Amino acid sequence: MMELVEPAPAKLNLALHVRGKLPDGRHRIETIFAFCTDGDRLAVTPADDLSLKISGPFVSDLGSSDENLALRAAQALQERAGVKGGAALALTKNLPVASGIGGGSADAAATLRLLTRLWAIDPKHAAAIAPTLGADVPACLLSMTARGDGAGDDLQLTDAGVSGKPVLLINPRVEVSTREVFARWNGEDKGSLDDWRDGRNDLEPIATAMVPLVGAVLAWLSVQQGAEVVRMSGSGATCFALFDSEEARDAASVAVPREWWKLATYLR
Ligand SMILES: C[C@](O)(CO)[C@H](O)COP(=O)(O)OP(=O)(O)OC[C@H]1O[C@@H](n2ccc(N)nc2=O)[C@H](O)[C@@H]1O
Ligand SMILES: Nc1ncnc2c1ncn2[C@@H]1O[C@H](COP(=O)(O)OP(=O)(O)OP(=O)(O)O)[C@@H](O)[C@H]1O
Repeated sequence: MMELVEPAPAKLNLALHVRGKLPDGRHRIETIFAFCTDGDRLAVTPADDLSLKISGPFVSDLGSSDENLALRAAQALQERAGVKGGAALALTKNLPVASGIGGGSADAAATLRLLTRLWAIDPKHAAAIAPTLGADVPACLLSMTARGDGAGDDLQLTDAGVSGKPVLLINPRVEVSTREVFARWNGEDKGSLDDWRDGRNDLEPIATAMVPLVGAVLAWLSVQQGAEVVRMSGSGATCFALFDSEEARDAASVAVPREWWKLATYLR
């Protein structure tokens, strides 16, 4: 049985500045996307129909497979490229759901890459569908460090200088709605994103007000030895710290309170 596999790397926003509103009601942002060496996993075998089977630690936090972004990506690609056959998809859900690290977007993007290979179709179809599935999906399709403008889907590859960097992700196990966080933005434009290290995540104070545990995670990460940059990713609630060494990252990782989800990984 032929099986193809694609990683669905966890996404981080190294910085995220909200600059204003777009005509379609979404927000104009400036962000630096980076990706981790760990994440979810998609596998596929040829089949007559499209189907999705989900396993892994966060399977119970997802609704029915029919509404899964991975399956919706597959359906859209099949339709657009006029593919006759189907595919049996298998998702291993390792990343917490609605957590600011692009889980659903990464899964949709990995599905597009996987089916482009399986069906041997032009990659232009995947690129055209990606922005219709979510603002983060084009970045996840690349899964390479990039600057995002517009709704976050106007991309330019960049070198943030942190490839291979040890990173620790912590989520306090509270789901956060991206739509709700953006809706609470107060309209204050605090300025352009130049150097991401001096930047910020403008959604961080909003998510912290909604979920005070985000503040607790940020405070916890900030006092860890060797932590260089500590910030929230996306609309939260996952926060991350970049470390000056693998040893420092690992020492922090073993000390993470047991009730929080953690991932000790590297930037791609
Ligand atoms: C916060 C980020 O993750 C940062 O990368 C993204 O901007 C959000 O990307 P995403 O999860 O793919 O979000 P989508 O599924 O496209 O949008 C969810 C909701 O977030 C809001 N949204 C999203 C992107 C954007 N630039 N402005 C917005 O206001 C909209 O209310 C939208 O209905
Ligand atoms: N494959 C999937 N993985 C996770 N969530 C999914 C998936 N398919 C659909 N969803 C739905 O999408 C919503 C957002 O989940 P997701 O994990 O993509 O958010 P996120 O990590 O905050 O993403 P982002 O960082 O792009 O804002 C959830 O409420 C979930 O029910």
